[in-house]
Amino acid sequence: MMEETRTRTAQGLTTLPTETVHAIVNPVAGSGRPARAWPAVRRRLESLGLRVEEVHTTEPGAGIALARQLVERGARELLVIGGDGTVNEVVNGCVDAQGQPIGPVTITIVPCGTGRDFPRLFGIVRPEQAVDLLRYGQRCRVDIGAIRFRACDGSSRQRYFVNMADIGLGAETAAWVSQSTKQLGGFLAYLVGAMRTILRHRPAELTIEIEGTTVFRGPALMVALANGRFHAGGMRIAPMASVTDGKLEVFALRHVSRFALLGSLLPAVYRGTHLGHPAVEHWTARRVAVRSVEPVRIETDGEVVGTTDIEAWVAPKALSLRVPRGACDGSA
Ligand SMILES: Nc1ncnc2c1ncn2[C@@H]1O[C@H](COP(=O)(O)OP(=O)(O)OP(=O)(O)O)[C@@H](O)[C@H]1O
Repeated sequence: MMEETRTRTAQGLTTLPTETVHAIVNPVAGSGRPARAWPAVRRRLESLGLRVEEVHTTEPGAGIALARQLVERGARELLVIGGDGTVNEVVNGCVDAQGQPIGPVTITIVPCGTGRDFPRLFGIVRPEQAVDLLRYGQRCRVDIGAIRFRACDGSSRQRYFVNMADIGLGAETAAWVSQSTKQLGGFLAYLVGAMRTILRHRPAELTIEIEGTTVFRGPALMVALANGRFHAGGMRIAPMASVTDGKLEVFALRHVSRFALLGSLLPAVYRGTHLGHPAVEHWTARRVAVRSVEPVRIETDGEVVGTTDIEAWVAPKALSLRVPRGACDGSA
């Protein structure tokens, strides 16, 4: 038994944690889904003998400081009860400015958000899965993206993203979804948001540099920087993306008519068949810069954080995540 435990630990396979599990709950994620789903999961964990302590986020951004305080006080197991925005905040609290974890902490996601694109990569789609993740899951180190951008007050800021950062059309959609239609549920909320944004959005003059070389200059509707494969409630925007390859997939959408966007590109991106369309450019990069003549909105993991210009890069293996066995590369 001891031998088995040693082997499982060496492979990153875990048994029930012996230390206290600290739950960070965003009560407003997924239009209040945590209140419906989390209490039963907590009761089940406690019935298995786990000690669970719970804190709630009280405002946007609060998850960063909560996670940082918990890890600095010695927390080793964090449960994140919320959506991708909450996971984003917790990860930003757990990683320092150099892309290093501030402590030996592992994050387990209890998916309760609207889009839930990040946990979907690992096949984590139901809140109840947290119980099996803690019992039989596997600890994996995965990449996160880092982005330097212009904040609303004009200062230069750095932030991490776990799944996707995007400039232009996607950020406008995220801004609208976060203020209006979340109760529709992930897929529908983002579909309605994307259609509405497409009808209003104008292209911007952008320059894209990959590893210091200019690869694109001209009008574009959107640039997406993908660590994970899914976006906006299930769009298969980056079918080739891997969270363990140390790289970002970069997409630019050239200026095309609204008719082409709504009629062919939007349906294609849900199927992952948009690559090869003449309006879609794609590069793989360790470092990317996007500059614009006028400021263009950006979002990270579904929340608008600022505007261009941006620089982005990968913080390899900066996040320790508990996932189902065999799902480390996020291709579930
Ligand atoms: N108490 C709170 N009141 C208001 N907003 C909050 C509170 N706590 C956290 N937030 C904010 O709620 C926002 C949405 O959270 P989150 O992204 O986790 O859910 P979601 O948008 O429903 O899911 P997804 O990102 O998966 O689509 C985040 O920007 C977060 O900063």
